[in-house]
Amino acid sequence: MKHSVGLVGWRGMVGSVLMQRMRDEGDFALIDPVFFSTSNAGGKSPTWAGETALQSAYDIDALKKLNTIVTAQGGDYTSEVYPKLRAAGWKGYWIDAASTLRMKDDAIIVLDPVNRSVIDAALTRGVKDFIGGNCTVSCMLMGLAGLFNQGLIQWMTSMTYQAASGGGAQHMRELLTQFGLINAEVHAALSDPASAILDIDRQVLSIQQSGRLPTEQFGVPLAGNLIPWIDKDLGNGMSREEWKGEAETNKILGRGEGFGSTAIPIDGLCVRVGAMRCHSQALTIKLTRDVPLDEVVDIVAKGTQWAKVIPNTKEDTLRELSPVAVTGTLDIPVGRMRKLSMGSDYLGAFTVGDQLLWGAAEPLRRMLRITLGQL
Ligand SMILES: NC(=O)C1=CN([C@@H]2O[C@H](COP(=O)(O)OP(=O)(O)OC[C@H]3O[C@@H](n4cnc5c(N)ncnc54)[C@H](OP(=O)(O)O)[C@@H]3O)[C@@H](O)[C@H]2O)C=CC1
Ligand SMILES: N[C@@H](CC(=O)OP(=O)(O)O)C(=O)O
Repeated sequence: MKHSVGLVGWRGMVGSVLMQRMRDEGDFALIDPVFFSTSNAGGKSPTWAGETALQSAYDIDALKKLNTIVTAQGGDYTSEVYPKLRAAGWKGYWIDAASTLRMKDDAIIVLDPVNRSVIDAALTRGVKDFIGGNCTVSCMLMGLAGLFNQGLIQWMTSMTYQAASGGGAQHMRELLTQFGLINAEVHAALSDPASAILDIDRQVLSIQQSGRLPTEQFGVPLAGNLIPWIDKDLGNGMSREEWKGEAETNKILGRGEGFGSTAIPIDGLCVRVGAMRCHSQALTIKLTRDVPLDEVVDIVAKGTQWAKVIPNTKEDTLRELSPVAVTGTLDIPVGRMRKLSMGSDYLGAFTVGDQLLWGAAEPLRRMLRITLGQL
């Protein structure tokens, strides 16, 4: 008999990418899907899913019947429903995109091309909660798995350039609206080749500072700007997004407190930029030993099937190492690799990843397959 799998959050941005990937990979042939909604119980699931009746995502009795629940509904939903379900004695697999349960002792952060052994050991122990990692962390690990696996990273800084999509669909809309309004403001002057660029620049700054751009999502204009703070203020100078870099990476790798090996220090600044859905990061890596660059490149290339080394030339970088080049693909390009002037055991690198694919949907899809014995 096929496993019954409850799908919650399937029409959201992450959920839609997840549904598309599951359809592309034929995952629906392996399961009996049940579609849930927080807002439209009794409505219809999408045409491609047979237009079955949507069940209430808050109906604990309905959820309890399932072998597995996959949710991309968000942290508030997880906080409300997960404790009630477990309290009601439900023993199924909970596979979740939200950060809520990530650091719980008996939850595993899933990124199977990197931590399959951690996942398998957890399944053997009877662990039932499998949570997708932070998008920046997952994309970075998919690119650098080779170096981590070979014990070559002593410490690392990650300076990020994170896309609007990380905040959600409304953030992407707001960014595009801001771009449009700015363009409209200077359209006439731009069309005139004789106009002075400093006048145009003044007009752009004027609308950016006018309060006329929508900023409900980001708080300030992101178009033509950047925001060097993502997620909550932890009160110690660090943002929560920055904290996740070290905490989640080490948990994914099964390192640090309670794992019998020391945590790798990872820190840096997380910055929101006006890209749409790919997160990029500039990395400074202190190697544990001086490995020749060609060996480093080889190790990175073999780290995961999706890591793609981009030769460190201007031409290759422009063509292949950008959000525009990577969006919609599962590739994780790693480029700009060179030894830094601080010493031959310091490596610089730059990586880009689609934060809705490896950053959100794909690890969940693959974890579902693992629970089905199909990966
Ligand atoms: N955005 C990201 O980059 C990442 C997000 N995540 C996690 O995934 C969660 C979901 O994020 P995301 O997909 O961006 O959230 P969305 O806001 O796109 O979707 C969440 C839910 O909102 C409801 N909804 C209300 N109006 C609409 C609409 N017009 N179109 C689609 N859905 C609508 C849907 O629930 P219903 O059908 O029940 O009404 C949907 O499942 C996040 O809270 C986070 O925990 C994780 C990693 C990255
Ligand atoms: N915080 C990420 C997106 C995200 O949802 O992260 P997390 O899954 O760790 O809450 C960003 O804004 O780019």
